[in-house]
Amino acid sequence: MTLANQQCEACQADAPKVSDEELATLMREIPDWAPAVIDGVLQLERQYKFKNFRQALAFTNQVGELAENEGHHPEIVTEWGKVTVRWWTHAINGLHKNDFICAAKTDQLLGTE
Ligand SMILES: C[C@H](O)[C@H](O)[C@H]1CNC2=NC(N)=NC(=O)C2=N1
Repeated sequence: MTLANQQCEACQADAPKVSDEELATLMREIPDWAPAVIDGVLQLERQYKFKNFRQALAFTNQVGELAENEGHHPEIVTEWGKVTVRWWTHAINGLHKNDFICAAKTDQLLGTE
């Protein structure tokens, strides 16, 4: 099943972080995302470009809806013509399969804002 067709599961503090091997495999499914270490925490990051602030804001709100539906919440930075989205799992201070599912679902929102 593709990542975008899967559902986030509730994430507990004892949930497994993805292994280095899983990370490599999962990154191939979301090729426009990059792993980034921020404040010592491994995250998934992607920047989306838009024509203006309004479109960037509309996309931001769609990502917000997705987050509420999944019960999993990203960091979103909205600027003129640009939205930066970062997914990680606070409960484990790192990456869980949920983050890859949400990254794939974020990509699917593109063009629908
Ligand atoms: C109770 C609630 O489901 C949890 O606090 C959720 C909310 N959203 C979350 N989002 C993210 N990205 N990581 C979490 O650990 C997390 N926990």
